[in-house]
Amino acid sequence: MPSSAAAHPDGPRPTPASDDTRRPTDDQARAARGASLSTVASMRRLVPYIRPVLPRILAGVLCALGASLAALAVPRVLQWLVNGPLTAGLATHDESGLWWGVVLVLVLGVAEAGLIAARRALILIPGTNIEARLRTELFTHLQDLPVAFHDRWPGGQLLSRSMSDLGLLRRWIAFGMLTLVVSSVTIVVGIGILVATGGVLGLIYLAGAIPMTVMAFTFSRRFRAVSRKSQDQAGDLATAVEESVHGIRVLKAFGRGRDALSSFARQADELRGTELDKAKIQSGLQAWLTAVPELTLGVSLVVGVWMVSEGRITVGALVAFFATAAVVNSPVIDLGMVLSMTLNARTAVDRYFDVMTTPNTLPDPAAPREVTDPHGELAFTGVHFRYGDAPAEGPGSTDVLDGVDLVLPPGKTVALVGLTGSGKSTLAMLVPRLYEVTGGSVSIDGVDVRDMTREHLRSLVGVAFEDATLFSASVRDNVLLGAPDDARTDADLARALDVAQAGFTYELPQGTSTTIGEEGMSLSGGQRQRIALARAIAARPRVLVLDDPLSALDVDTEAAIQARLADELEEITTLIVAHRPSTVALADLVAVLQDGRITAVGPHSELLATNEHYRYVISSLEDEFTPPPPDDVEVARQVARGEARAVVDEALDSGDATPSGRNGATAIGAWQASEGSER
Ligand SMILES: Nc1ncnc2c1ncn2[C@@H]1O[C@H](COP(=O)(O)OP(=O)(O)OP(=O)(O)O)[C@@H](O)[C@H]1O
Repeated sequence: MPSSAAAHPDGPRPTPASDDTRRPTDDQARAARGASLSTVASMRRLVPYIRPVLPRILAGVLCALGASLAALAVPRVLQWLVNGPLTAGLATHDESGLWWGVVLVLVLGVAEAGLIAARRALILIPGTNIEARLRTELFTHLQDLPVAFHDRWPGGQLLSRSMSDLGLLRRWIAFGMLTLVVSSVTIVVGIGILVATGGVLGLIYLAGAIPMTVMAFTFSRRFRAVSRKSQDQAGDLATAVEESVHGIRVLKAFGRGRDALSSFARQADELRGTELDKAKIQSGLQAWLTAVPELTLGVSLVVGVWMVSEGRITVGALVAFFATAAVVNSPVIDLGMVLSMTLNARTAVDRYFDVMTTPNTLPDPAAPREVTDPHGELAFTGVHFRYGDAPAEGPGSTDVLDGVDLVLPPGKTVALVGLTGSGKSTLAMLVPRLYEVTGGSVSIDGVDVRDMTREHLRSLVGVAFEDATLFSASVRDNVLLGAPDDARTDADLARALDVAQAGFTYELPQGTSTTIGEEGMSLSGGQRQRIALARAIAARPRVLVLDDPLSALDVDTEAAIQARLADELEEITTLIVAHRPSTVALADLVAVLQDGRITAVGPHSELLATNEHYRYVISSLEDEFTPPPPDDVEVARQVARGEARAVVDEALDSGDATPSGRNGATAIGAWQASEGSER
């Protein structure tokens, strides 16, 4: 049994709420999140982001309002011109008064243009700042969320939320929000002026607002649903593109490119259909917003002409009325576009906060503990684990890990062996807390990994997986990604590359400064694995978790790495998931994982002699492996280590940083010879 497992200070721990990390794929789940909010409540969540740039936005709004007021003042000047200087000028043949009116209209026009330009300049920066901040926070949150979240959420959905949704929001902040405010104020003030100065004519115009308001409400309801649908479909489409790009080799190799295309075309067609629905709903509202004001103006014209002929209003008042109505008409017509923009932005906000409000189910503890003098004892105590989406009953309903007890003494290397699907990788991922145990505990030197901050845990644990992920950065940055601050020198880099037999990186066009990863040089699977292994070593961990990190290597390179690793691992406690029998040669002990538990622990030779299941597992893998002599694994390891080390040193002395081919074969030969001699 493990020596010590820290008791949680708060008593029993809650089971991780894996469900919280799921993507809301149905309407019910969406309703439970942002979609259940009103548009105002939904958009209010942007207030903390808008507040820091509020002065600039307000200045922009004031400029825009000033421009609208200048536009609304022009008809008043026209009224004064028609009723005053023009009428008087016609009677007295003195046109001097007219020029004052012309100058005033000109000044108002220039002021309007200047204010519009100032509005643009003021609003542009806040929009881009908010977008950048939202994007950075989303990225940080995504980094924070547990792996279980990323298992559930398709990459394209996250991509579309962080790119197109936030782009939509920026455009709304820079244009839509401002236009909404300014249009609303212009319409209210304009209609106020129309009613105040035009009397009955103003009331006729105002009556048009009733059908338009009803239409706007109906529109909002329908448009919101279809807007959400189209943005979700765009995310699904992005996922399809991402998957096909990642899997392009498989698709081409199996000649399934056309199938992928037809499924992509179907999704694209669905999105096109939704976009068309959106356009139809919007054009329906637009038709009303254009027709109703024109209709009311037509009625006002008939009534207005009659009123002038009856002497109830002046010609100047009629001209001013229609000039003001023309100024009000334009924001009324724009309202359809601004409303749809606002509803699209609201959907973007909902989708953004769907992710941002997903809680981190693996938070740092309130009172973290540290391993002050790490020795590297790794202990699993009664560990249970079940994936979040496991069914309640039937196949897959039982725990993947069903009470694992295992202690790795400091500095020892333990190979984890079991049939495929027995849970080896799952157990390995519990150590760096990529997943959370659902029962029991994992501890390092007696401190439960859940009681440490993630930063402290990462400083103790290094990992390398079979699937070697590299980032678009230099070899150096990739290798030193997790290295502590005091271990980032050229010598540290060289040591890690040497152990991982990644000397080939010096031969790349810019040496270790060469950019690799998605945007950089393509590397072979084995080369990628060696860099990932170097990264794990450069992190200088006390506990190393290796999940078949050598699977893509040829036998001689693997043997050379194993020899160097064996030296390196003497100080590090290592859990190595053995998917290949050759990996067992690295280990001091082997632990057998069977039916979710560790059923046997011991040296390879002992287990081979005493454990039937172990023999079965090894024989199922044996096609590719001849195990070392059962009676003395350690002797074989030491000989291999010594011989292969000599080959590596010789190769390095002769300038060949990557001993492979003949040299590597010699190392293998030495190992095999040792094997033979021991038999
Ligand atoms: N992200 C996941 N979500 C749900 N189930 C998973 C997930 N990853 C693995 N499983 C399931 O958990 C079980 C154990 O998987 P795991 O990868 O740990 O096995 P393994 O022993 O490492 O297998 P192999 O030797 O084939 O790599 C399998 O039944 C697998 O289907």
